Amino acid sequence: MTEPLVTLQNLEKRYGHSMAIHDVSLQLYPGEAVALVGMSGGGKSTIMRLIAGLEKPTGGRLTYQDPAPVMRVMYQDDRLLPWLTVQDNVGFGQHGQWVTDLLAAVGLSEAAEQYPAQLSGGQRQRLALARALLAKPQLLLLDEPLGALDALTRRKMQDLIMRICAERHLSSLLITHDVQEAARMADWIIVVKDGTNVYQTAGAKGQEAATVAKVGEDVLRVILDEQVRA
Ligand SMILES: Nc1ncnc2c1ncn2[C@@H]1O[C@H](COP(=O)(O)OP(=O)(O)OP(=O)(O)O)[C@@H](O)[C@H]1O
Repeated sequence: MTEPLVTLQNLEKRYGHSMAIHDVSLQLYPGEAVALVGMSGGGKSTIMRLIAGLEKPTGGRLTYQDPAPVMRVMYQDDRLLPWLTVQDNVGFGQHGQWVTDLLAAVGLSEAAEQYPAQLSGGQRQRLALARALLAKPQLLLLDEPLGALDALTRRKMQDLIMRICAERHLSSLLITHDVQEAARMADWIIVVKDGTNVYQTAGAKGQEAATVAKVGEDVLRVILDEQVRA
């Protein structure tokens, strides 16, 4: 049986007297795409920061596959270095075949010598994705990375991320406020509410638009506490 990359058991994080998350249990398996959705302040980013090792839990258990998976985070603000060219933002001065391949994979070969300020929002996010891929991660942590993009560019980025994850057998954990995006991209959707995971359902990754739409609608109803259609 395949071992999970990451396992959370009754995970808890407090900030002083304030409980950010509690009783969060979930497993991330190799190659799987999981989406965390829910109202603002529910605890999604806290869960991701704990998994990324950026903060320590105050309770419960957080365990990783041995050896620990390489993880990289991608944020909405792309955190590019404006004084470096596109290829240097990816390779930090190394111009090996791997950097060339990464730029080609995200469709930025032509822009290798340009600077971030010369790129469109979609190109900047593609560059941020290439940079996240440099370390050959097994798990991509996607903290609402597409939130600032227009609908068409966003759709293309969704497809690019899905294609790259499939080709490289990468797992992903996506935080999104867009339930349709979650339905479209995820194998599993987890609803986080008041600091804990309250609901899990299959996503509709790779399925037809009508199925994606229904899954997204149903998840929205769960978030809004409305009854889910049979
Ligand atoms: N560094 C911190 N110090 C104190 N409280 C925090 C800290 N980080 C998060 N919290 C609290 O923990 C709770 C969960 O926040 P979190 O950012 O994880 O939610 P979220 O679901 O990611 O929200 P959003 O969708 O708005 O990003 C909130 O009540 C928040 O105020």
